[in-house]
This record gives sequence, structure tokens and C-alpha cells, in this order.
Amino acid sequence: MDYPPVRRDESFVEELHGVKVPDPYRWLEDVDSEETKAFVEAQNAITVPFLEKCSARDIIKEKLTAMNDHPKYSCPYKRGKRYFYYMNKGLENQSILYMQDSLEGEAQEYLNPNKLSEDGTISIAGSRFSEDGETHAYMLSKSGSDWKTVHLKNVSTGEDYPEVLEKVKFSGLAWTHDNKGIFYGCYRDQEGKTDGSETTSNENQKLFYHRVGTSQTEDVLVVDFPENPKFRISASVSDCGKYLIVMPRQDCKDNLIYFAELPDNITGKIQLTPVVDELEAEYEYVSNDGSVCVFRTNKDALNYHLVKIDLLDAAKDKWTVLLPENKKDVLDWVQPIDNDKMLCCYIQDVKSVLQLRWLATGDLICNLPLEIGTIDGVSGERKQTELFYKFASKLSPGIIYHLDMTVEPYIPKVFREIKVKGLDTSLYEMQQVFYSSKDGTRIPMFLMHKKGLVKDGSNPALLYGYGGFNISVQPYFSYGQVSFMQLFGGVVAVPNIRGGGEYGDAWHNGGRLLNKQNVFDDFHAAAEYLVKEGYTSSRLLTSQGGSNGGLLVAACANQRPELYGAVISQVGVMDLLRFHKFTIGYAWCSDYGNPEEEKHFRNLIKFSPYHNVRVPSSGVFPATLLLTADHDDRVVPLHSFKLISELQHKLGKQPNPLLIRIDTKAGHGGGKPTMKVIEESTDIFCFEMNCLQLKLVE
Ligand SMILES: O=C(NCC(=O)N1CCC[C@H]1C(=O)O)OCc1ccccc1
Repeated sequence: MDYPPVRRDESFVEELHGVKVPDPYRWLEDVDSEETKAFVEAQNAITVPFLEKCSARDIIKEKLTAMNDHPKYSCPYKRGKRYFYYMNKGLENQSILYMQDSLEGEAQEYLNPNKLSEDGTISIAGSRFSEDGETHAYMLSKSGSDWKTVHLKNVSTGEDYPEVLEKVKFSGLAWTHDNKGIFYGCYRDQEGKTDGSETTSNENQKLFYHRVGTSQTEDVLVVDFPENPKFRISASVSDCGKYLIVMPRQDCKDNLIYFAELPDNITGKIQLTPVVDELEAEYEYVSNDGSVCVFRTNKDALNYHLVKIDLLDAAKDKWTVLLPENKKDVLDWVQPIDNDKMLCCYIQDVKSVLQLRWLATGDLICNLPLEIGTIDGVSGERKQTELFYKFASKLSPGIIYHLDMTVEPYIPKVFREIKVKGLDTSLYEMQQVFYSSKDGTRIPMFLMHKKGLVKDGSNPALLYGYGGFNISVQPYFSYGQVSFMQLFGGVVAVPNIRGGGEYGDAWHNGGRLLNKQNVFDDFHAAAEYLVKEGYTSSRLLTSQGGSNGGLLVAACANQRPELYGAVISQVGVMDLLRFHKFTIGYAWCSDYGNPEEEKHFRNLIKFSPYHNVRVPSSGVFPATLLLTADHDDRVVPLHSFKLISELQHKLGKQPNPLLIRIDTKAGHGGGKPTMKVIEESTDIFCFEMNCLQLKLVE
């Protein structure tokens, strides 16, 4: 493979905590320079032909397209007097929001983002209806950027109000119950480009109140924390409409709680009363009766529990436990319903478990049976008497259940089943196995493959992982993973490695900060298990991960190159000494540690992908494809630019390709149009086929 020459500045060496650290590709951090633009063109110029060279490309694209070509639905939800739901006929770039007067009534197109751009790169990235359901606040994102614009629509007429709210990022939408306006978070003072192609750190978010029909310049600044420029301010209006609950967070772990009684007329700063004013746990507002609020928290409960806090008398010794911690299962979320009940969802050995409980006492009403899978959608409000939830599993993209609380006993009914074309699930099996990691910790892993698989090491395998930020990788439906099985007769393995939330805070803590290496060890052990049990061989094993998972597979390839045949690393965090300098990267210090602190610097430099590329003793490094995009402002593309340059420089003489695919008008992944999703999946499969000499089985 001939790689394009990339300028390597050997003179660029920084001294960090007394250690001389070279950074020869520091110049690639200037994403707007002509030299960097030339770098992008030159890299794509060798990657695109390599991916197009795959003889089965057209068949793969055809099969992926066919698999996606089926109607996809969200749970319906009621707002005011209408029902809404998202639906994609199959190959539409973006799902369309439909509206109907009743569940059985005729549905009409309400908001179609496909009409907002030629190429489907404008997506709906947030939505909230006013209490009376007559006004709709929704957010749009361009090219997958985290930057949003807020729009207001009159639901009856379908007409947008004239204003568009700009510089919105990391924000919710919360309505005052007089239906007059919304609270939203805005980086009003951020200078320079704000289209998602910049790398500027996001600081000084402020909370504003916007009155429908007025211009953004008239918005009222209601909350800011000038002494904490890294605070992101999430705001909710209580179910009763009386309180503003403000929950600032600085990173991705703990948050504070403040509140205020909402004035009838919002004309200026809102005076907040602290409820929790030290960053020591995570709190999520569930509901309230009068001044007594229910929060879901991991304070004194590693598996989370529900506590009652009286806003007017919020001393910790006055808190009471409403729903005690379950020592085995993690309380994942709670949805109040039918005024005095709540739907509680637990994670039990990685699968979802649903229970109905009394909101006042936490006592159990009944269990709602589920197969092995995940609840990946729920809709309902405390004041409503029905709710919907969407069940998905490794082999089922979705069954939407309807629970009507006016009928006892409470028996969920199948409201809609989402079926994939051309997938005969009876041909496949899915199991959960447990294997031991390097330190003896038992790690669960989902395995999926065709029934009758011969475990003789001759099957290709896909090993997918994430491993961080308290994210639980539950058994959800992945088109990419199912296609891998269908196309290559492969095995799909999803280990629930530490750093995730599968077993609560203990699992998250076991895989972060100075324990981060456990995550990589868990992943290596999964690869070794697959080979030892005969599911595959290393030369047929592809590791895949995105973002923090992109870091995972890149670090694992550096550490154990002999274990993996190919590496697919999407939008990865590759420079762990500088991640905190760009956009929202500083928020990740809760998992990675702050590189400015010596003990975290010394930890991070040991596995930071960019700083740990070395020629393997075997001389063979896995075939590697890094993927990123020009509008990824969550994990800026410079991470992958720098790593691919280091890989090609140090290992370019080896036979296995080391490539990067840089997409345009695309971001971190959210809101990606169907055509781009299929194109990217096709490229990934072509890379795997080219590099591992895989054969199509169907
Ligand atoms: O940065 C994160 N989350 C962590 C994140 O996105 N990470 C953490 C590491 C890289 C990347 C990833 O894995 O997707 O979220 C920022 C945010 C989004 C929405 C609302 C408030 C705040």
C-alpha cells in the first residue's frame, strides 16, 4: 500500500509533567488550514478506490438497502388532543413526524425533515410540545453537528413562527405551563464558526427563556454560572408547572440540583435555591407532589434508587428512600403514569426488566413480562392513562406495546411489530455467555450466529464494544451486526465490558480513570474467548467500536495486534493527552481523567492510541480503517487524522492496509441520513472482505 506523504514535524516535542512528549502531527489540529485540507483529500484518494475495489460491493449494497427497506416506527405519543409518531417508510433519509386525531385515525404528515435539504443531512434533533399540545418547539441539526437551531410551530396550522433560535447546543426544551415559552441552553458568546466543523471549546452556556413569536434578541437570560464556564445547564419544569428544576453538570457523571418557584412573568434572572450543591452523584427528576420531588439517583446506591426530597426542606437528613436499591439489578429509568403509578425499568444481567409500581410508596403492582432484549423507547406522561414502550432485541428491530391503565389487570398489548425484510430469525440463535477477564472478573457477552455453526475457528467474527460513560450496551437490534451474520455467515459478539452501566456504578467505576485498562483487558479476554472456544480465529476477527468504542479498538490493536485481524474504529478519541481542549471534550474527564493532572497524565499516556503505536514483534498489525467526518464536533476528526498519520508512518511497510475514511456533511452519527448509513456500512463490509478475504455466504 502506498500512503500519501504526511509532513511529520519531529521538532514538535512538548514537556508535560516533566515528560518529553512528541506530537509530530500537531499541525493537523488546524482543520481549516490548506495543508490539512490537502491531507484529507490525499487520504480519501487512496481509501475510496480501495473500498470500491471490492468485487461484491454492489451485492453488499443491494442487500443492505433491501434489509433497511421496511417501515420503521417510534412509539406513538399523545400531546394535547393529538397523537404523534415518527415513521420511516424504509429508505427515506430521515423519519417523518406524523400526526393523527386518534390511534386508529388517518395519519397526516406533520413535519418532514426530508423536505428541508436535498441530501437528507438536516435532521430533527429535539422536540417538545407545549402543555396544551398546540405549539411545537423542535430542534434541527445540519450535517450531524451538535449545534442546533430551535424552531416554533403552530400545530393546528402547521405554520412556523418567524423566529429561529441560534447557537443552541447540549440543550433540552422545557415549556412553561402557560404555553407561552420555553427554556433552552445557548452558547451565545461563542465566537467564530459554529457549524460543527470548528474545534472551539464550548464554554459559558446560559439558560434563556424564549417567548413564542418574539425574536431571540428579546430572550430573557434566566440562569448562568459565570464562575463555572464548563457547566451545561439542563432545566426542567416540574409536572405541576410550578417549579423550575435546574441541574448543571460539568462532565459526564455528577450533577447539582437547584430550583425556583416560577414567577408568572419571566422578566430577568431567576433566583435559584440549592438542593444539591456538591458534585458527588447523578440525579434525575422523576416527578413531584407539591414541594416533595422524586429523584432517581446513585447517591448512596451504586445500582440507583428513588429518593424523595422536599425542595423547601432539602437537608440530606430529611431525604427519604422511596424505592430502595436492588443489590443485583440496576434501576435504569422510571416513567410516572396514570397519576399515582410508575413504570420502572431495571437492567438485569444486561436485559431490560419492567415493573409497575405505586408512585407514593414504591410498592410493586405487577411485573410486565419481556423476552431477552431492551426497551429502547417509551412514551407516556404522569397525567395520561396509557403508555407505549418499544422492545428490541438482537434479532428483532422492534415490537411496540400499548399499556392501557384504564383496564385491569394491566396487560400490555402488541400495538405494532416492526419486521425486517429478508431476515428469517429462525435461522439464528442468540445466547448470553460469561467469560473471565484478566483479573478474574466475570464479563457477560451476547453471542449471535446461525444455528448449527461449526466451532472450528473458520468463521469470521465481529467483536463490538464500547466500555465507558456508564453506557449499557444492551441487546438491541443492529442492522450492521445482523448483516455481518447474513453476508459472511459470521459470529457477532458483544461483550459488556467494564466502564458501562450494565452493573451500575461499580461497573462504570471499574472501567474508568485509573481502572480504564480493565476495559481493554475485558475486550482482549473476549477475543481470546472467541478463539479458544472455536468461534473464530484472530485472522478472521474484526473489532469494531465508535467514539469511546473507537478508542477501545484502537488501543486494543496497539496492545495486542496479534489478537485482531481487522479494526474498524469510528469517530474515535485517539489523543488522550489533548481530548479536553476541543468542543465538549473536557466533559469526558470523568471517565478519562484530566490530562493536566500528573497522575491522570501518567495513566493516559500508557494507552492513548496516538502515543502507543509501535511495530509489533510479529511485524503484523491488523488491517485498520478509521472513520470520521468533517462535521463531527463531538469527537473532532483531528483525533483520527493524527492517529492514521502515526500508523502509516510507523507501520506503513506492512501488508495490512491502514486507512481513513473522511466523510463530508456528516458528524458524530446522530441524524445520519439512511443513504449515508448504507454507504458507510457498505464501505466497512468491503474493507473487511478485501482485508480478510471473506466470502459472501448467501
Ligand atoms: O460529551 C457527551 N457525552 C460523552 C460522549 O459523547 N463521548 C464520550 C467519549 C466520546 C464520546 C462518545 O463516546 O460518543 O455529551 C455531551 C452532551 C450531549 C448532550 C447533552 C449534554 C451533553
